[in-house]
Amino acid sequence: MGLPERSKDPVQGFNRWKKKYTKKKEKFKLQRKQKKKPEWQIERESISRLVARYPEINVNEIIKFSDFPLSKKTLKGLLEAQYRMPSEIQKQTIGPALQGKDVLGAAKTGSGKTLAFLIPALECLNRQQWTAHDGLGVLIISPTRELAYQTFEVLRKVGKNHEFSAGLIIGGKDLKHESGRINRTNILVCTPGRLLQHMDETSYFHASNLLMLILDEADRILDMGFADTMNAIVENLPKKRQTLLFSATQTKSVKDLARLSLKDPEYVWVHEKAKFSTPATLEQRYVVCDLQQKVNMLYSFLKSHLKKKSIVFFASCKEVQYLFRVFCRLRPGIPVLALHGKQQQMKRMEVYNDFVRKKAAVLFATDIAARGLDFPAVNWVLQLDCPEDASTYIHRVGRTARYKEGGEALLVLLPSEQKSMVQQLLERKVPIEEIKINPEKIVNVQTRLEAFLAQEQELKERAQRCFVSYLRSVYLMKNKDVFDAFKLPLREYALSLGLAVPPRIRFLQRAWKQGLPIADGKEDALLPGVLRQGGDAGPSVSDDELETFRAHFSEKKPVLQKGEDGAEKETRQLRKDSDNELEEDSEGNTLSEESEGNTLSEKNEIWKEPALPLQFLDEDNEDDDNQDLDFLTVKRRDVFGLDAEAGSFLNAEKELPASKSKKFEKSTRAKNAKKVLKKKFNVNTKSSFTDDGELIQQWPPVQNSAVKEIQDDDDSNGINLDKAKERLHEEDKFDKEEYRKKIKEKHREKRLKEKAARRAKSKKKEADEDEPVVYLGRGEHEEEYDSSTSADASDSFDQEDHRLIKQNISKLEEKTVGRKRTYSSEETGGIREMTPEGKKKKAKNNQEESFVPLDTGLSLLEDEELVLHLLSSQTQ
Ligand SMILES: Nc1ncnc2c1ncn2[C@@H]1O[C@H](COP(=O)(O)OP(=O)(O)OP(=O)(O)O)[C@@H](O)[C@H]1O
Repeated sequence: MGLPERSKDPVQGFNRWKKKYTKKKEKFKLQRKQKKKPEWQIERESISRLVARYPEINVNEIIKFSDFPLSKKTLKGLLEAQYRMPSEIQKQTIGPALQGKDVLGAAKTGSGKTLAFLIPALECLNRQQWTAHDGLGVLIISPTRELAYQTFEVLRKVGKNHEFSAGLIIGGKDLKHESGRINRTNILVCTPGRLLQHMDETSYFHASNLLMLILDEADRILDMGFADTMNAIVENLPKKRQTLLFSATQTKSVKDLARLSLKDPEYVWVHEKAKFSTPATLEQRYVVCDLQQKVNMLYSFLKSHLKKKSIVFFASCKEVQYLFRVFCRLRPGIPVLALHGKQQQMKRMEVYNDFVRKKAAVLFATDIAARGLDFPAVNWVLQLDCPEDASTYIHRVGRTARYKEGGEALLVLLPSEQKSMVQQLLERKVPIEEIKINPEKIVNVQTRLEAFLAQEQELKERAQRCFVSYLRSVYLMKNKDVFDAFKLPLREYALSLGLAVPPRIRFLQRAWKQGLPIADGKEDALLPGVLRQGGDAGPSVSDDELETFRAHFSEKKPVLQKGEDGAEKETRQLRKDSDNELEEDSEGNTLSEESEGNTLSEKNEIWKEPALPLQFLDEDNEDDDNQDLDFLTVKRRDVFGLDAEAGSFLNAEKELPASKSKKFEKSTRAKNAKKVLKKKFNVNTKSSFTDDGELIQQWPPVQNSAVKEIQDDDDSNGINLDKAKERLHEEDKFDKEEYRKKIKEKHREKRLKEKAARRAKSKKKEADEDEPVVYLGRGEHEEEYDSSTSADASDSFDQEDHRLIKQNISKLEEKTVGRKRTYSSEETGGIREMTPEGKKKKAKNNQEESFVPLDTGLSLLEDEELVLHLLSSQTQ
């Protein structure tokens, strides 16, 4: 029995199998080829599958991010950034946002609102298979530059697997520089004013394809006076779009905006029914502290929290500026940083990053740091100045106890602020309890401050600005139940800042002079020194006027304007001028104003309105340093003990016609002066010692004078008017010269600073070049890629290359000539056959030296022969 005939021959069997196998393989190949679809098609199908799952999203079933129908790229990004489980606000808003609904979301601070809008934004573009050619698809507006920057960083992190381009437009940079890149971005994170500026000035910037508008901290955007800017922006956007609004606090104004730009929105208020409106992990307390004790308290607090990371909130930039400097000099033993709206953009970023990195430090800040900033591991939030309202309080304390972490907050209240503020907080479901300061633990730093100020005139000026700025901020606060500038112990406060004499506060003084009733005849106690300069008897006013003032200062109703809108605008404007906290570009483009043509002129009209009793405010609204100096003039009328007489002449002046009163005033002054001279008073002097024991006279201020000698021997009785005039003239000349020198010096410093900034800028240029736009899906280097810069780079490379080539040519020429010479002299002894390596080397050299003009076009041997020939003919 043998095997069948066919299987006997193995070769034949193999060939048959091979034929069959190849046929089958080809068939499979063909089938697979037919089945294979373009990538975009596959992607579209997977998107369709995701979209099909949208209606089924059930919040209760969501545990991980992957339970949402999200693209693989987004999920990968989230996972890589260590985000696995969505927070409550994310669970509740991502679903409706994916379904294309408008969303108005609110949740406590630190609950993860940023991802709640970034994830739908990425998915929205992914769903549309958005490309660079499609232009701007998502617009994210933040109230502050820092917050915009932070959002941009989170976007880069979670969106890094997508191919979209993202841009950060926050001002502080050349508009043109941004303009060049703005139209290449798919997702734009920006501040409102700068965006509007681009909409107005960058001709090729348009948002006609926009799919989604996101407003982060929407209520703050409106509070900051951007309502009109926002309206203008919204007008430039397509009507058919999706809008998402997020904030930790919901206010009426947000709802107004929602009505304006949201269609049938989904209201998601995660913690609406929560017992408290602040994080459960946050411990909140307040202390009642006199104004003059605040600085001491702050110092003592820092001394006992050296290993902690704290943020201290102040009401104004100038307080931050002054106290930052002073605390640096006090050396509390912990790094002190400062963040406020008057800093240069670069500086702000530097401070922000610095504080993020530090484990233990204290950040002195204004409310620009109150919203949204996510500094890691902040232990303490100390509010040294009372917040404007409960919302501001909630946002400030929200800088600690973020995302399930713990934190502590301490609010410092003045006795006059306590009742109303605490009540407000309790109404807003803020659990806060009082603690007492242990007076023994308070370290008094006043004398040290005095010494610093005596040493440094600039610091003293800063202290004065700080003083005025704080008072102005209190004065401008709307809620007069909490904030009453007339109840502040000014003299004591000035002393606590290191100032021997309180600067003159014109706006308070005038308000008082105009007849402001001060509670229950307590003016002496409430307005020590500064405001009492005019004497006890203020000008009389009618009952009606008194009522108006009472309404303004003790009620909520402002008297500056005709309608409520105007009032808000005006207060806002003054506050803005006071603090310059609006988040706009450093070129000074406060666009909310610029865009408000009509409103602005309306505002000016309001200020010019003669019938309005507080029109003087327009004089105080300039926040320019020099302007501040102007009303910081220290007047010490009381020095000669003439209070009573001054008071009487003020009264008399009131009753006399203008011309007579002038005359009367003149003669009285001369009389008074003569009296004083006769009495030969010796003015008291005040001196203090510096740290080094150096004696410094603080009062009267030592002044430079042009006519010192004359002054010394000019102590005759009476006043020689001609002489006095002459002296005044001399002094005037001298002062002018001094002033000129000062200005010159200031300009020089400015120039130097600008130069340094330019140098720093050019160093950072490379990094800066590409900052506004990054490509989310590219690696670090690719992200930096920019065609325009690469063109520049190639240009510069070409030039550099060209220069190097030229250099090489001349070097080679020298070398070649040298070598030829050596070579020739070597060869005078006879022709030597070259080794193969030698030939190779020579050939290589010839290649390298192809620019050398000495190439004869002959072969190497022919060359050598030629050289020998020439040499021998030369020697003959
Ligand atoms: N799902 C998550 N898992 C883990 N951490 C998260 C998650 N979502 C957010 N976080 C973290 O929680 C912190 C707070 O998030 P985020 O800044 O978005 O809060 P927020 O609600 O916007 O706060 P605020 O109201 O102060 O602006 C951040 O450090 C963020 O990285």
